[in-house]
Amino acid sequence: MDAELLLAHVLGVSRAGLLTLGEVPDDAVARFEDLTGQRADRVPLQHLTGRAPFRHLELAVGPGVFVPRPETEQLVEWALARLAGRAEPVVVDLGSGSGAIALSIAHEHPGARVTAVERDPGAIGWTRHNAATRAAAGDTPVDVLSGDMTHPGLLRELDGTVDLVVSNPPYVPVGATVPREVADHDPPLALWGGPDGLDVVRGLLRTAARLLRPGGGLGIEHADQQGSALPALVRASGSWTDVEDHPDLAGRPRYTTAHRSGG
Ligand SMILES: C[S@@+](CC[C@H](N)C(=O)[O-])C[C@H]1O[C@@H](n2cnc3c(N)ncnc32)[C@H](O)[C@@H]1O
Repeated sequence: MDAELLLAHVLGVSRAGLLTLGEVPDDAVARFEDLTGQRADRVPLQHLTGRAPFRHLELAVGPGVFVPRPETEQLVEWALARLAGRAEPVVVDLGSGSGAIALSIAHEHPGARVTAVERDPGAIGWTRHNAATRAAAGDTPVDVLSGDMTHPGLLRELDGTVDLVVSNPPYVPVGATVPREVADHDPPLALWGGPDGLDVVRGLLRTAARLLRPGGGLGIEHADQQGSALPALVRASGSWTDVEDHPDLAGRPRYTTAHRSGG
């Protein structure tokens, strides 16, 4: 499949277009061989094509930014259901990377006032680039903010007013084994979350509790081994009701949701 997608990329056709392909020029063959060689050396497909599909969008990606994963599409589905019926909901995406979550929400819920927060200076250029591309295409513009999701001063002006906080934070426990595509090509700040993988999440929970209005929603992606630990952490932090965990399409525990108490 990856070889087919790389050939389609080289020739500028869709994958289905390969079925009716005529003769392939020599320079395209050489380019294709180069790309399949790199893919065999575990460079991610999306870095070779420069594009990552996510829900209805195609995002620019490359070295320095986390490649968005299909698992995260479910978290966005949940977020959009939460926003249904609200004309201009205030949404914050903590740890935006390519902007996959923030830009999908702006695309699929026009009028949403979305802020994308990213700390990594190497990644935020990609966030800004994709946000500019989507705004130029007519989506509701997303504010991109350089900041640390665990910092107590982040977005103070939104305290108690946010309808929804979503995040796919770094959650891999330090020392875990990950595929070479991930270890060598996803940025370290996107992956590692301390000894139990939940270090950044602890700070995220304090920030989300401060930003959300009473009754506001929280959705956090997690590793499949954290389906009990993350809900337990949310419950223990004391600011939340309706704490639930949800599976991804493969049936593995994938994200935790809750509502800010006090509503
Ligand atoms: C797993 S990636 C998710 C990216 C994107 N939201 C997605 O779902 O594809 C986590 C992102 O959070 C960013 N990040 C890590 N720690 C952060 C922090 N303390 N504050 C803000 N962003 C952070 C990383 O740089 C990375 O872009």
